[in-house]
Formats: sequence, structure tokens, C-alpha cells
Amino acid sequence: SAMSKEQRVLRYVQQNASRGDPDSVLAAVDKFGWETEWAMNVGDVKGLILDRFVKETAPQTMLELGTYMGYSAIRVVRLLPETAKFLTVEFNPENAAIANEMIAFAGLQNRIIQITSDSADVIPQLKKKYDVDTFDMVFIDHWKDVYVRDIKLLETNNLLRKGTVVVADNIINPGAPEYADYVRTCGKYDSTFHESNFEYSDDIDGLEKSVYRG
Ligand SMILES: O=c1[nH]cnc2c(O)cc(-c3ccc(F)cc3)c(-c3ccc(F)cc3)c12
Ligand SMILES: [Mg+2]
Repeated sequence: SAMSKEQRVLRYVQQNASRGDPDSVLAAVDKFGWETEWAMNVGDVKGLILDRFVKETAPQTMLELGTYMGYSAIRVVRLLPETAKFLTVEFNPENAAIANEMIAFAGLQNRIIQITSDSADVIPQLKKKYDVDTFDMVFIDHWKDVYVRDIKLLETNNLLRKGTVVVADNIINPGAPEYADYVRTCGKYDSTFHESNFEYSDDIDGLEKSVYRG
């Protein structure tokens, strides 16, 4: 049967990037996104803002909700020390399989713990099943309609601590208005919006950075 878009991206990476070189993998995904087929990776423009947040925070433990093809997992983990613990959750098994190959090609398979599950099911299991205490950083990039559900699950499962940095993608496009309103008004976060561009596009988008007050 015909290849999926995600399979076409993976093939392009395998044929154009250097095995074990995360930066070359990111560059190949971005080139394909700009020149051939748009895909919902955080991308190179918002990615530079995410890079800055990661460098400033230097997390030892991090959770990502929404692996997709593994682009942001690779983007983040390339900036972390070997000692860091990075977990990423993906609901769609086909995407998770592509991500697994992409992450392996980048040589980061020993640095990333991939979980294929509904985030609502796995968040309550993280402490016992994945030996997590609290997260230093969280990147939310899965489905806009469950952003609020999941940040509340992180709160009630005691997975956040004073100073945890929660970054969320797509605040403008497609938009997560309930999430933006929640983190900006609930009183539990110091939240800032960082305007940028939508992936592989001149459209506007942006990241929300919310620091948990504990
Ligand atoms: O779902 C997403 N998860 C994580 N990041 C996403 C992203 O960075 C962009 C988009 C996006 C796609 C097409 C479009 F016109 C506008 C926005 C989506 C998304 C939104 C609604 C959809 F129906 C399917 C995809 C996601
Ligand atoms: Mg996104």
C-alpha cells in the first residue's frame, strides 16, 4: 500500500541525514517540511524558542506529550546530558513506530523512553511504573482539546514541583484558548506567551511557557 506522509519523511531522513547525527536529522525533517510536504513538527522556528527554554531550564527529568515523528524529542534530548531522563507519550501507534525509527537513526534511542498510550491512562502511572518523582520540564504538543485535562492530571498526580517549566505548542494555530486561559488565570503558574511562526509557514503561532508556583 502507498506510503504515509510520515513514512515519506522517515525515508527522506534515512536517505539524506547522517546516522547518529541529531542535527542532520532535524535539518532533513525541516527541509522536507519547507520544500516538499508540510508536517506538524514543532519545526525550526518555534524549535529555536524551545531550544532556549531547554537550555535555560537544563531539565534532568522531562515529559513530552505528543511524540508524533520524534522531531521534538530529538530536538530536546540533543541538548540534555546523558544523565537526563526524557519520557515521551504518543497515542497513535503508527506515529510511534515512525518515531522509534527516527530516534534510532539519530542515535538517541538509549536517551528517550517512548510510551505508546493515551496520556490520560499513563500520567497516573508515571510515578510507580516509570520511577518518576517530579518533572523539571514538560512539553505539551498532542491534542489541543486535552491540554487542560492533562496539565490538571499532572497537578493532581503530584508530578509538578515549584519551578517546573511547562511549555505548550500551538497556542494560536490551531489554538488552545481554554489552556491559555487556565494557565494564565488559575493562579498556579507564572505564564508567558512567546509569539512565533507556525511550522513551515509564515502564519502566526506561539508557545506558552508556564512556571508552576508549587
Ligand atoms: O494535533 C496537533 N498536535 C500537535 N501539534 C499540532 C500542530 O503543531 C499543528 C496542527 C495543525 C494542523 C493543521 C492545521 F491547519 C493547523 C494546525 C495540529 C493539528 C490540529 C488539528 C488537527 F485536526 C490536526 C492536527 C497539531
Ligand atoms: Mg504542535
